[in-house]
Amino acid sequence: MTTWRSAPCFSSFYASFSPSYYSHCSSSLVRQWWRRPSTVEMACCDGAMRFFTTSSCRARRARCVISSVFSPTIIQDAGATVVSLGGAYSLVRIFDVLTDQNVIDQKLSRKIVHVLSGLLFVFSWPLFSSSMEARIFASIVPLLNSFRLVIYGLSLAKDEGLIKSVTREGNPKELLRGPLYYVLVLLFCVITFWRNSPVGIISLTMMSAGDGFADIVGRRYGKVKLPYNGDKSLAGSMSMFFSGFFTSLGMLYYYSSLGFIELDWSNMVEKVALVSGVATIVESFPIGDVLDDNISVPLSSILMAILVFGTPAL
Ligand SMILES: Nc1ccn([C@@H]2O[C@H](COP(=O)(O)OP(=O)(O)OP(=O)(O)O)[C@@H](O)[C@H]2O)c(=O)n1
Ligand SMILES: C/C(=C\CO)CCC[C@H](C)CCC[C@H](C)CCCC(C)C
Repeated sequence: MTTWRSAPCFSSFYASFSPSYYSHCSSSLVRQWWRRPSTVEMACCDGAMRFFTTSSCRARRARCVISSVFSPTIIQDAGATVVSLGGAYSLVRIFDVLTDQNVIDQKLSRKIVHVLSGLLFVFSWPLFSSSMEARIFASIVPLLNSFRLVIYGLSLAKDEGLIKSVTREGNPKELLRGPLYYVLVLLFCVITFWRNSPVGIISLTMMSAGDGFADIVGRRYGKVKLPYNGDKSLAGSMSMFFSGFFTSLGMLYYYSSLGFIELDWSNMVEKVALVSGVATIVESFPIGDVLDDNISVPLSSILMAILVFGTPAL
């Protein structure tokens, strides 16, 4: 039987608790405690309070609950979530103003938002803590944005700025296709792969930078069309390959330099080139009516990346 040290909390009652109490307490409210709580603090934090009525235990329990809810990691993750949500909102607003003032046209605005949203989201992941809950906090960003797209896509509310900066023709229903698929892919990858594996990082980079630059370059310089797809061009596909390839290498270097992933750089170029090549070929096929690029590009990237990098630990 474990006996607790005498302490103010024990002034009125003295109780000894079985080890299960100790383990229950350590696995309960105090789990998030940023320092090893003392025996008495754990006793007061846990259900043991029902044995004690002294005010000092109530105060200790209150401090315990507060410190476990507002532990440094939760404060860091909540802050990173707010920063990312603010970044997402600001990004759309900035391109709403640029489109409004005819600085850039609507199609270019949509593609630049397409490129920057995914890249900046992946780039922001190191802001989150190393706790198990960090990816849950990070997933709140695409989750809330998907709700936003559904609400405005169904015209349950109006946001002219959002519609102008992320739709081709200004039809709110467009939000429910490409943009919504895009944000749901961000949600899937942040939960499934997070920053522990190159799979999610490369796939989101191919979807945002690769597919985005294919459109930006292809629309302008795509004179030589692909033999099997008259809507797409060699310039667009080459732009997708090289922008996806170099941006993926850069993002992987960023994450490995921060120590989040360990990579064998001796064959990294070949592996990333393979993923980028497969995604580029899939994007070039005339399957847009059946499967949106914002699904086919990340899906083919994920499958190829798992093949060359292995299955990530969840
Ligand atoms: N490999 C590619 C991809 C795109 N394009 C050019 O970019 C335009 C739009 O490309 P697409 O991928 O179809 O973008 P959308 O599906 O229209 O836009 P989004 O992905 O944002 O839904 C194409 O008509 C074409 O002019 C190209 O030349 N070569
Ligand atoms: C136009 C788009 C796709 C069509 O191919 C992209 C739509 C983007 C959403 C409107 C906003 C998504 C924001 C991200 C979930 C989070 C970005 C955070 C970052 C820090 C800016």
